[in-house]
Amino acid sequence: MPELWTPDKSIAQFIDHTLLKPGAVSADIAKLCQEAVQHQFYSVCVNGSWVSYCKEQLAGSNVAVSAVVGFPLGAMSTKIKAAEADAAVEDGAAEIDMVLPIGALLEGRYGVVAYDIGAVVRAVEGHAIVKVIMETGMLSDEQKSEACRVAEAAGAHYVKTSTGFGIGGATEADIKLMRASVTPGIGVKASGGIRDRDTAIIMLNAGANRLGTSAGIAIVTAAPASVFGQSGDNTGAGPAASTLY
Ligand SMILES: O=C[C@H](O)COP(=O)(O)O
Repeated sequence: MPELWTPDKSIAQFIDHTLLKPGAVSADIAKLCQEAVQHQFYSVCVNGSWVSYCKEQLAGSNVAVSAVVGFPLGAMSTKIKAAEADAAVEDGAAEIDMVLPIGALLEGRYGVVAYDIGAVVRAVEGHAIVKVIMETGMLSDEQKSEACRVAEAAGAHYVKTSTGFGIGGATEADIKLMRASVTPGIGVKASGGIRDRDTAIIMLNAGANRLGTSAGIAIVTAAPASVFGQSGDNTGAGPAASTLY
């Protein structure tokens, strides 16, 4: 069962330190890795082309590499997503963050969604875990719950809220809904717009086992916040960093 955060634990160990901007250059990725080692983040989360470079940068550390797949639209063919995941694992990724086919989900074509997720799970089985991004800002509560159930049945290890490039981001209500929609063996990752320590703690208290954020340094270097260990007024993450669609 994925670990749950409690106030005696470091928040850093629950963070995927994320840099997914298309304009990232080697120096940015190297800095991401250095920061991840320095602050002991759980992983760095990058686009597939950076996985082997991150593995080099992180050699000798215990920081994992997460690679996004079908990112950020989720609209690529299943075959390509599976091949992309396979390539990322070959380059050293231990975790795959895939975007499910959002259009198929919106239409209720759950068999298509299940097939897409299952193909990625099978492509990396035994070598990497799979987190399924559903882009919660585009979905009704019923669609979010259904996406969680389909992802779990298809073999996913985590359900994840948002890409950070779409509509909206992680909210406390969505994390609670997603936690209630999967069994305790499945992780919930909050991502998109988590910019500060208060929001990070709200997500963890709501049941998130992992946070995906490009603001990891601000979160772990902030002074302990007023909502430490409890839920506060801030019920949702801010707007995503950039919106592509
Ligand atoms: O998967 C993680 C997200 O892309 C991070 O989004 P963010 O840049 O809004 O923190």
